[in-house]
Amino acid sequence: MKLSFEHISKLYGNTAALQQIDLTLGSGVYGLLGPNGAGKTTLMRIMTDLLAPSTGRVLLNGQDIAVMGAAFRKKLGYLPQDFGVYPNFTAEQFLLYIARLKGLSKFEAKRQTDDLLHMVGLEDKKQKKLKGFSGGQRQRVGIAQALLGDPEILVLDEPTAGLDPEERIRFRGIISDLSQQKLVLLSTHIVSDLEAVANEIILLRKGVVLGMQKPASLLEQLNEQVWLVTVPAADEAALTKQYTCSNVMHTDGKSVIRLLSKSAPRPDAVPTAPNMEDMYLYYFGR
Ligand SMILES: Nc1ncnc2c1ncn2[C@@H]1O[C@H](COP(=O)(O)OP(=O)(O)OP(=O)(O)O)[C@@H](O)[C@H]1O
Repeated sequence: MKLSFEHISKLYGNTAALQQIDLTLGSGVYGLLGPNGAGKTTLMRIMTDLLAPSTGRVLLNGQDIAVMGAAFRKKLGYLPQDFGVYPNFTAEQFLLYIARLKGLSKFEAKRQTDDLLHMVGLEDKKQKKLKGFSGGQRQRVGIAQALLGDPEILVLDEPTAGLDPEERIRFRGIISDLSQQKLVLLSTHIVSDLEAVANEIILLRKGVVLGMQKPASLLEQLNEQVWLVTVPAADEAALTKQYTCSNVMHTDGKSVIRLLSKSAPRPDAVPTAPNMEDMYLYYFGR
């Protein structure tokens, strides 16, 4: 499978939400990472054929998705950011309903609904009305509905928003279990969610793709650029003003500051292994 974005731009009035995006994706899990307003939702809506780009086109195996229309949408599962549910439906009723809208037979709709409720851990809540669900449970229903019909392409807009740590771990398990034959694109600004699941990370800032790389190589680039500096608490402000800091810990009147710098910020600075939050600040921090 090959999905290509060719010279995609999107203008909202004078705002350029996306600028000349050229990307080719195959099977695997892609994380779309960028701060608020970077253009993640816009890119995903264009990829799902819900929004027309101002210029450019999206091709699936060489075919324009706008021309493929329904044939493309059949291959697609989508969890929108503002996933609304029918409050008076039970989880099971809702999934059966979406399955039928997706064209599944009654038998197949029931089979997949049962499987997916099990997969997202909501089997015992299937008779419960959605209005009584927590944010995390609702999000799991959203992930299940995106998976109905076993789509080849899965687009998840902030799927981990509102999930607690345990639910995040469960979500990672679900994504990792999905066949590697699928193309999964998920957006987030929670970097730790990507390290474990994404094969590639697409960095998006102000509508421009800064690059697409494996998590490990993004981290590698920061080797010898992340430092721990221990200073009296009174000196903390000067350092945090001068450098991009990813963490400050306070112990015994001292501050242990984790900061980014191309060279040792002080002779006593200790280099430390970069993590994904450092990487995020490196690309998107001040
Ligand atoms: N319908 C719209 N009309 C006008 N401007 C819009 C519209 N939708 C998005 N924008 C603007 O386009 C830019 C990209 O927005 P988009 O929602 O794609 O970003 P995002 O990365 O998904 O942000 P977030 O993480 O906050 O969801 C922003 O500047 C936003 O204000």
